[in-house]
Amino acid sequence: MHRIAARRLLTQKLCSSCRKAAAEKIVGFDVVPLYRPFIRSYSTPQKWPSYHAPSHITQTYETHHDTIYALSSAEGKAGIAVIRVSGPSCIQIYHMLCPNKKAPQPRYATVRTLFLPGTQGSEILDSAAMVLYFPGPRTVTGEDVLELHVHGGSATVKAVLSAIPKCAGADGGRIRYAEPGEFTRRAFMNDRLDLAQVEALSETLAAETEQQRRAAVRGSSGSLGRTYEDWRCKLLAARAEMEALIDFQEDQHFDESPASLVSSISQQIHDILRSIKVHEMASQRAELLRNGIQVALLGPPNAGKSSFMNQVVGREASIVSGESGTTRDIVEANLDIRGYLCTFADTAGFRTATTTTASRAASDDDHVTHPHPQTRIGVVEEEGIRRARTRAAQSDIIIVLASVEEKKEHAAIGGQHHGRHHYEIRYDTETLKLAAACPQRLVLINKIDTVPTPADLGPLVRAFQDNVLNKIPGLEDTTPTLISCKEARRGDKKNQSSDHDLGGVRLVADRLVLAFQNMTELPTSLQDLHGVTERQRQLLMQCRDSLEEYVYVTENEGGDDDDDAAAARDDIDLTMAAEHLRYAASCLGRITGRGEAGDVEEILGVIFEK
Ligand SMILES: Nc1nc2c(ncn2[C@@H]2O[C@H](COP(=O)(O)OP(=O)(O)OP(=O)(O)O)[C@@H](O)[C@H]2O)c(=O)[nH]1
Repeated sequence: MHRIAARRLLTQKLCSSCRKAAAEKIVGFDVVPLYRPFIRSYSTPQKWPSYHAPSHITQTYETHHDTIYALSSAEGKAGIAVIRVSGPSCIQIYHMLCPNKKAPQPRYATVRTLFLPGTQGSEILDSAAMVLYFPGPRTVTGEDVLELHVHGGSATVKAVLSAIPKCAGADGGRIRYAEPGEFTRRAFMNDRLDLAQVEALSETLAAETEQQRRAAVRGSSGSLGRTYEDWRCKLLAARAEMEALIDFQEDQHFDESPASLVSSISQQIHDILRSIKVHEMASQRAELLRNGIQVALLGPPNAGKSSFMNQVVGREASIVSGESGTTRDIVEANLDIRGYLCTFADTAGFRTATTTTASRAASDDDHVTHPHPQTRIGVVEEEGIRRARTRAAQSDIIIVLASVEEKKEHAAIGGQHHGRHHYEIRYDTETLKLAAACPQRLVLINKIDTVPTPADLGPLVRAFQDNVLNKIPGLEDTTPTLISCKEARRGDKKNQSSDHDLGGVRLVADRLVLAFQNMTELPTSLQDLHGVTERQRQLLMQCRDSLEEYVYVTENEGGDDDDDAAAARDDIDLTMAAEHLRYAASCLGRITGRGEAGDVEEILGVIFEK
């Protein structure tokens, strides 16, 4: 029995220490020495180069003995260009490019003249190039690496690049230009990076904003991969115990019952489940940083939505990329607001505007609803508003604009006509209700410059709060931010000092950034979780589903009262429970690239195509 159990364990894709730990737990310490040679043979580098990596990875990767090279710095004219070479022919290449020079000292920078191979040092490719040699395996790819820092003119770079493949010589190795991502792929194959780190690297290269960079850096530490691998090993060890119990339940030497085994495993499973939920939550926050925060601008026509967006773009943000919406009615701009990537969507004005004035009482009848006077709503516009509603529902933050409007009233006093100015706040109730349904929102009142004195403005704003906002569930505590895009524009023209917030746009940006922080921040102890990607989150969800199934099978199928439950626990469907553990572990394996046969190549395809 022990031999079969141990053999089963030893063929699991566990690292040797976990296999050994599991073996000790099941079959007893005395049996392990019997299998020690077997463990060793699986963990020797020749047979299993990285003992974590399933052997099929190394088998399918047939070309890994080629030496590869590529321009690692950006294309185009530059002071210096870096050419990286990785593989067994690095030293050969060095000697061909730098004839009659002694071997490079590992990890020391040396200045060398590079010559065209085969010209016996008569034709110079580049003078005063810097050469660095890193012997494997403690290098970026896990192989020997040679770096040539040459002058960055395109002719020099081209000449050196075309000289490298001519260096193939006595060692017989093939030298070829690297495929996209091949250096990183080799780093993965040689266990220098796990897949979570590869993804973090891809995020680092793609980062356009400060917050994206910070999230990517947090994901590159390798701690995520180590955590998932730790969970996976625990699940596999638990599964191995279950399978041993399935096979040898009848054996008189096997004194563990299903109930005692399940209860010893349960605590671990619940701990992993709790942690997975935290990782899922963190990944949603990380996604906001990575993909950008969706901000929708809503309000009645002419409230100043476009003017506000232009002000934000011009004063507080740099445009990452701008694009016209596919519809006539949504205009999008990707902005970097103080390090946060966000997509602003300017939407069609909602055509049913309502006004409130300071003098009106707090009764619904006192609000006047005006269909916008310009036109009747056409089909295209209706579609625009429908799309604005959809967009609002998908947004992370809604900014609703209302505006102060001036009205002239004519009155006949003593036989003479007098024009009287009066002010009202124009808003759209539907847009406010949409904002109330969104977890993060800002309400702005624009065009405050229209009102001659702050004394006139105060009662208007109070009336708007009391009569409108306080009556919409969810907006009761909302304090509107007062802005004037016109004043802000004037400030820009006058080139006002940057700390002068003319028009109040900076205050809005402050509030937005505060909202961004609330939506994305994680406690210091969890900041590495900003590196959890969407792909990883999907796999974590699948892992969680399986573990919940496991919990259901092992804990809930026992009936309602305690006696039933205790009886049923000894009647647990261990085969099913073990299968749930196997699937959960395979999901974790797919995150780090330690998946089962067949999985890993598919994952590599998805990740390296980026
Ligand atoms: N007095 C004043 N006028 C403003 C202010 N902001 C915008 N306006 C004017 O209001 C009018 C409408 O501004 P837009 O920015 O086009 O308003 P909108 O909400 O995008 O309008 P639609 O695209 O029709 O929905 C323009 O004439 C602006 O110049 C402001 O702060 N003060």
